[in-house]
Amino acid sequence: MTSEPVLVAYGSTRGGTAEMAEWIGESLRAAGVDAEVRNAREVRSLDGYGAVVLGGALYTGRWHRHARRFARRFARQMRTRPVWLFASGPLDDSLTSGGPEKVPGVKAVERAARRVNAREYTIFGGRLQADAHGFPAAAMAKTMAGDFRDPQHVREWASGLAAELIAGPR
Ligand SMILES: Cc1cc2nc3c(=O)[nH]c(=O)nc-3n(C[C@H](O)[C@H](O)[C@H](O)COP(=O)(O)O)c2cc1C
Repeated sequence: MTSEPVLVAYGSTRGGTAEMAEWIGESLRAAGVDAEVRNAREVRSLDGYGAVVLGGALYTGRWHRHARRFARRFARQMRTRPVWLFASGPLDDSLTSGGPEKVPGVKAVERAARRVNAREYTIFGGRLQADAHGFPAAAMAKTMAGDFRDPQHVREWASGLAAELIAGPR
């Protein structure tokens, strides 16, 4: 296993995805893997990181711009490290009843996964708070507010990554 920390980077507008990144960081550390959680916008280099988890919210069929930019900017370095991607989006239970294929924005995450040679990408439920500000979020919140994130599921996913890292190179 690499002794260098895992970077957990996120693109988040309203804090829901940022909190998921913290859950992932906690879960990795609980499994004995060093991890640092950072806003993707603030990362200047991947030097010193042994692996990367990159997450972003889905907005209007696109992956969060800070996650997209991160994947473009660091594509070359990401391809030489174990990388996992995640997105947070659906404001309903569609993911538990069906697969992620129909989630608006999943194609963008799939493209990024190919670009950076990610081991896996996954889509988690999202969160929209009832008091969300901004257009069109405030209007959407009138009918779609809710928290469809599942902390246990996210933590279990992260434990799986830790197990892969501890097992060593593929
Ligand atoms: C304006 C707007 C557009 C959205 N578009 C999508 C979308 O295309 N696909 C999706 O799955 N979720 C969509 N969502 C749900 C968000 O992805 C979800 O609220 C997410 O958890 C927000 O993350 P954040 O709190 O980190 O910004 C949208 C939400 C808003 C407010």
